Amino acid sequence: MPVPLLAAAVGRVMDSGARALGVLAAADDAAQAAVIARQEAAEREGRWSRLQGAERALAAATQAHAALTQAVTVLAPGEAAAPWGRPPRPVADPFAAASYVRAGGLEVPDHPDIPLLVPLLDRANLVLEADDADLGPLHSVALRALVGTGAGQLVLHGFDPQLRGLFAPFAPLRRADAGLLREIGTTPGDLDSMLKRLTAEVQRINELRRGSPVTLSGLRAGTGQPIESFRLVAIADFPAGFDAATAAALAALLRAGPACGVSFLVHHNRVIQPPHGVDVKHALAGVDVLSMGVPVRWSRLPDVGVLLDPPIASRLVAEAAEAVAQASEAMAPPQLPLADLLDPAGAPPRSSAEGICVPIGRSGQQIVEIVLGDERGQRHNVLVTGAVGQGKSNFLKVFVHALSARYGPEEVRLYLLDLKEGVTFHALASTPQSRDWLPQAAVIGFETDREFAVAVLDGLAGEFRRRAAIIKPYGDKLSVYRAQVPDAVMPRLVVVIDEFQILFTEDDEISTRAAGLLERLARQGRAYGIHLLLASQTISGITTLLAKQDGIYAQFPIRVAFKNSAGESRAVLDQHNPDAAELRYRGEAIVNLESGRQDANQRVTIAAADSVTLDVVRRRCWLARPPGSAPPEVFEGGRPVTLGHAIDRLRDLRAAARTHPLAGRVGLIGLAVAHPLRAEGVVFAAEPGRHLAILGAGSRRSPAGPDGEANLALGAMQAVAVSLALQHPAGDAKFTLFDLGRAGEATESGLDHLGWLLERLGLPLRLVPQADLGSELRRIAVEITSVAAQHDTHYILAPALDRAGTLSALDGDMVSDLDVLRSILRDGPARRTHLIGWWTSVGMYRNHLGFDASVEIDGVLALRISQRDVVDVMGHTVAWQPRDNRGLLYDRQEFPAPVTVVPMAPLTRADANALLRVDWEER
Ligand SMILES: Nc1ncnc2c1ncn2[C@@H]1O[C@H](COP(=O)(O)OP(=O)(O)OP(=O)(O)O)[C@@H](O)[C@H]1O
Repeated sequence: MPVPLLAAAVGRVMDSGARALGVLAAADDAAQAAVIARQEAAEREGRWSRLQGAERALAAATQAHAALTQAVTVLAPGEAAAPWGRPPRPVADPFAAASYVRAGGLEVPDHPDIPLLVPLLDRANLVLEADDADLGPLHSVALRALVGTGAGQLVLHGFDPQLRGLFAPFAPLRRADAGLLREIGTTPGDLDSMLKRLTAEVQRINELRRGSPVTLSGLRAGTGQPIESFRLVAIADFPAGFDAATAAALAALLRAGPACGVSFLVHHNRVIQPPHGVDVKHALAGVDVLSMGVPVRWSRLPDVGVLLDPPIASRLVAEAAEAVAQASEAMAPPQLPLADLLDPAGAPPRSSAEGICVPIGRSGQQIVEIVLGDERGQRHNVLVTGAVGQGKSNFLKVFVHALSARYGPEEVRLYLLDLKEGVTFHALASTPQSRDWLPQAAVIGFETDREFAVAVLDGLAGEFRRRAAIIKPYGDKLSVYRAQVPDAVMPRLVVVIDEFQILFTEDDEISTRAAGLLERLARQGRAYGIHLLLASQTISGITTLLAKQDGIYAQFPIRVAFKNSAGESRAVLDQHNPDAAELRYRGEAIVNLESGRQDANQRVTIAAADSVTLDVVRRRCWLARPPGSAPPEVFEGGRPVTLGHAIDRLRDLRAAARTHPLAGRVGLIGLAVAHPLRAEGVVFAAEPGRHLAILGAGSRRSPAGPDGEANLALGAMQAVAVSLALQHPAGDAKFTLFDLGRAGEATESGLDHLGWLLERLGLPLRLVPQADLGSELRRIAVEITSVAAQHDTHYILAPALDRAGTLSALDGDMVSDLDVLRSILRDGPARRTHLIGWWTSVGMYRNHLGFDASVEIDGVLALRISQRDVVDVMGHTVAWQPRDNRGLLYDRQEFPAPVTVVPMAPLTRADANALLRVDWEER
């Protein structure tokens, strides 16, 4: 080619380069500037002429070409710029976006290696115009966009009305964890909903851009976080499946989408007749077109032919997609430190009179806060969901700590209940490692029983009534009352229930009560400063609440949805809002203040609750606690309970026994699953029926740790004995143990420690071997009937009494052991003789007591026995399913209804020693 022609060709390339080749502006400018500078220099020196300057022009062109090649490397690094050869390596940099994508090469004579880079993500759309259905070029461009963008940052969408298998080779991207390939719609309905969702997406990102010209890439760079996703929307066989409305929606998205990260790749099949009302030209106006033909032409550079890259084999596409999916799954999610959201240390504490406002994360540049109790917003309660491991627990920690950092315990009190095994709230209570506790916390429940949660809600309903009575004379709400009585202390109460759906897993009374209480508190609590935050992995299965969906969920306008299935997303947000399924990484959530309406979705990076920041917040709160603050009431459902948990109660009982030596003594059995928590037991008084029967197998999976099996029946029996012994400070009691146990059982279950402890309390335990059982029963019976003066209270411990058999053999006087036992049960209490017996078999218990009910034992602790037996022996309709570490306690005379208890665990030597060290006289 003659030099002037070459110069002209390269010049043309250069002229259009800035626009057409998408050359990085700086590099392009530099190249152009070089040419101009040379021209100017030449002209200044008076030596320039068209002919004489030919060599210089060539040199400039060569230099410009070098700049171009370099620019290409910068613009579309790695695979995007090179013809496809080896399997690609996905880009690790999450900020990288394929703003330019290689489509092929330019047919510039003598310069065969000038690539055609088409602008795409963040910049433009592309129409691939063809007379056939070949999707190869579309796949090539899409794949290059995918590998040229940070792994996991580009999501593909598609519309495939002729079912050509659009994106079939990209299937690995569909995997749930990667989630980079969304549903490929095929019907006009699919198209309509896809375009609507994308429109909402563009509107939302436009709001983040706040009218500035900055594109999504710019936003990401500005926040330092790879916020939002880029989207590439492929449409096959356009205009098939479109109508006037969808064509108009597409046209709008083509204009507004790219700057918001939404670019389209439209395969325009010229063979397809436009449907009625669809104006193809109008719909695609202004979009770059790569027109298939001989040669291929690109609309931005119409005079230069384009040589498309050969199609990429499907196998290579799938390999590349797999690599991107894997890299995306391995990507660390972005981190937003909680400390970035907190008020600076020393900031003045806030008042909750007008509401509370809690920073939780960031959306774009904006800090996102949850506001509760605000009069204008009228948003009072929060619903949170997310699949396992997506960041729900982290969110709860952020919420609790950010709230506590702002509001003191006189402004906010927290009721924190975790219905599953979890450690979310652990650090908020005092532990042996760290004695501090969160003063804002009133109640903390880990692995909480449903009963306990309902008892707490019941307590809150009581608090609601109390507040209503106080506030009513001043008006109808907390803010009014606090404005008129500025010195009043009336904190807002925030109830957080994690895995609240467990409340509704059974169709029983607890479930009904829970639903009623939650509904009442959600509806009416607001006026008196009571707010609910309910969190769950799944709410789609909660029938009790769903039946009243319009009622209760409407009271939870604030929805926080972590990544979940589309079904769960619809359940928690709105039936038309599956967007939580599209979240990209754990810790990213949709925060929606409009009861889940899709156009109100806000994507938020929730702060990371790192333990250092949490510790600092908690420590600060603890140090600033008002004098006399009480630690939270802590219920740990999975932990064993010992008498060490009931020291104050035992002190009170001991003092009462001194004051009223003839009154009954309380044998403590376990911790009642109630609010407030209390040690519960049975009174042993000089009245008929004052015995205790423990029924059912006592072994369980031991939460006590390395000891293996622990026997709750024996644990409860020991607790009763020790607590009774402590209530005989004058030593006016004696203890007898019928030793019917198997070899080694006494040692394993702490009975040895019991003897040791009672001895030190001055009340030695007398052991009666099985062989002497009959004679001992007769001796006791005689003692009871003797008219001798007042004798010591006698507690008979009879573990595994059913091992003694039916006791029905008759002696020479035609009296059986059983007859004697029944006489002791009947007449013993009046003479201060009480039995604490354990029967593993309910059948033998009935046998011993007699079916004619001539003898009754008032106190019953049910362990592993059936519901039928429970109803039978308690005479009370109650739902009971044996559970680890739980028993059902009933005292026919004293309790209105049976109570679930955590029975005391068997004594250890450490427990016994600790009890001996207590100063029992201290009050
Ligand atoms: N916003 C976040 N920023 C950074 N890391 C996070 C964020 N949210 C969660 N993570 C991390 O992800 C992991 C799982 O989070 P988390 O325990 O909160 O999930 P979850 O949904 O509560 O899970 P589960 O239901 O199993 O309790 C944790 O290691 C946590 O540190």
